[in-house]
Amino acid sequence: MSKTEVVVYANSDLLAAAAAARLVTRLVDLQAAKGSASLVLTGGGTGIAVLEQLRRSPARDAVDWSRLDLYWGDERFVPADDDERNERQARRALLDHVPVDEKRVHPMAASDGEFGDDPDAAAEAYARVLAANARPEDHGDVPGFDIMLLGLGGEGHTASVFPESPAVYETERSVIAVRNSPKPPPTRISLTLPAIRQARDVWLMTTGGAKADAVALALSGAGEVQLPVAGARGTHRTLWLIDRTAAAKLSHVYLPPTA
Ligand SMILES: O=C(O)[C@H](O)[C@@H](O)[C@H](O)[C@H](O)COP(=O)(O)O
Repeated sequence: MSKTEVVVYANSDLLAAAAAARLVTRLVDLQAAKGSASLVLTGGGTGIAVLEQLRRSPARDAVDWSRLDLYWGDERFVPADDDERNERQARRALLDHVPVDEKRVHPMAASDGEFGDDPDAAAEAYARVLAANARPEDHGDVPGFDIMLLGLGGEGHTASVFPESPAVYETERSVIAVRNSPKPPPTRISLTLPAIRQARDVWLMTTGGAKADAVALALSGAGEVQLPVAGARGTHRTLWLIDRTAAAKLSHVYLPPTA
């Protein structure tokens, strides 16, 4: 049975630093236990801030970056050199500064890549990448990711799965194209909730009062169609890493003293 944990930090900087420290520790432990680890990255301000903190961490190179399988939970379907790309932001924040094995880094296609401006083809191709990296013990076409990092929007989206969108009703495919995204840019590629739920650990990381309602609703049992982030659960653990302002509507968790 998966467990849900909530950790509240005094502010967004502390959240990003603490999440980075957690990530180093968890990746090192996973690699010590089984020789490698798999991590799914997210876009968004908080997700990228965590990678920047990880780059600056003195413990950074305790991670064997060459034995880390890296994926993305979603991507903006824009040209490869567009700063809106989650991959581009992740490389600037961290990946260009550590010795990853590029054969183990799996970005989603860009709109000027091998599939041209066809997000459906790009999504289908990424589903094939996931299937090629799934093992028998994963029982399906999606790897059992060790850690999936996710952000969330004030209206409850996560990755690029938005409330009452076609994506949130998807039960078969692991990766889909998203059009007319309420959050720009409009065209995206995203893992679906069933694919997200293949992860052992799902870490939901967010800050700011604008997210407080979504956080409170997700933790009080809201349905995933209206609040997709409520459906982002790990098979072993769902960890909420939030700051005080995002926790403002939660009554039953410890709120640290203000800094
Ligand atoms: O590509 C994206 O935009 C992200 O995957 C998206 O899901 C993001 O994580 C949330 O919108 C939170 O973004 P902020 O952390 O910037 O609020």
